[in-house]
Amino acid sequence: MADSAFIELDHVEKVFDVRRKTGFLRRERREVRAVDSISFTVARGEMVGYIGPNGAGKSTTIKMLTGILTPSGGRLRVAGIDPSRERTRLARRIGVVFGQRTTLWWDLPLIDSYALMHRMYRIPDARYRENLDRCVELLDLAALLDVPVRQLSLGQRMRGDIAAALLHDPEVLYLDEPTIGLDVISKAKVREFLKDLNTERGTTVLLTTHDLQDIEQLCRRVMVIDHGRLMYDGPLAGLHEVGESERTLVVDLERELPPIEAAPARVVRVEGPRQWLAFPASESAAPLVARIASAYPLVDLSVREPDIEAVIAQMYAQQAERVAGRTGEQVGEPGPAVS
Ligand SMILES: Nc1ncnc2c1ncn2[C@@H]1O[C@H](COP(=O)(O)OP(=O)(O)OP(=O)(O)O)[C@@H](O)[C@H]1O
Repeated sequence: MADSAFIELDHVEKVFDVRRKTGFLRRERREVRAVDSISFTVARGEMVGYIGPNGAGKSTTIKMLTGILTPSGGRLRVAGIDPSRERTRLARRIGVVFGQRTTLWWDLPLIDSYALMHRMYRIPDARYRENLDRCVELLDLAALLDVPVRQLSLGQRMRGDIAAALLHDPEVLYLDEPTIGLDVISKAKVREFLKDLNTERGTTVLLTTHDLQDIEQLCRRVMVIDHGRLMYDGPLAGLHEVGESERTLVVDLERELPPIEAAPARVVRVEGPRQWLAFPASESAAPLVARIASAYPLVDLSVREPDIEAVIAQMYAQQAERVAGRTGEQVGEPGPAVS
């Protein structure tokens, strides 16, 4: 297999059969299409964000990638391996961190959990020592090694979990909400560590998160999933275009003036001599700036990029509108950058 497709999904589906009690003896059977014909590839060494609202299908995808769940359809390969068929063989090559759950032994000191993993994964002694030392240093774990996991704070436990996922030198790391509930300092520490891991070791990382700062700071590429379908796959910057978001021009005038006229930009706020103008993010700011500069007495001017959170919220809203307005056609036509 070519390295360009270290992780490979080809029209992968996962349908759950859900039975619900609707009366004394009646049960209703319903299909939940958690992942709906998703295709993408991730190259070795890439760090990709996988985002979407609650129930979008992110965890289900990760569970299929680890072999915990078997796809209902399509083809899935990680490092050339079919995860659900060869889960144990794949386990030696992947690391998983589920932010909301721990893989550590609750009652044991952290170091004992690591010692157990050393044996479970049959990690060569020198390799284990080297990886442990590195994680202890970079994740600041030295003072925590003898503390039972149950006594660790969430941030400490998360750092402990990340170390546990890396002791066997995985080639790919799946992170499901790795910074959930962490304070600002712990988040920064975890992000810094992941960045180093990716650049120094070339570890492929697939990151699921609700914290868009994780994505902004770590991933150049992002995939957006909703209702089990891939809505966007491309650079983070490109999301602005798909989300049809707006940029803001903040104009400081020499004095208070009536609202600036510069279509397609429109004034959305005025405070004394300062005016805020919204314009489509897909338009170049230069001609607009030139027009305003030639017609108005300017002191200063700046362009504000749209907030990524607002862009994604808008994408979901558009998707919801499409779902509400659909007349039998497929839900959620993908955006222009979908592979
Ligand atoms: N074992 C299961 N049985 C039935 N339905 C399931 C099962 N696991 C997930 N689902 C459903 O599949 C859909 C996708 O769930 P999934 O957990 O993958 O979403 P998610 O994007 O990870 O959400 P969140 O951000 O809330 O963790 C949801 O509608 C969920 O209720």
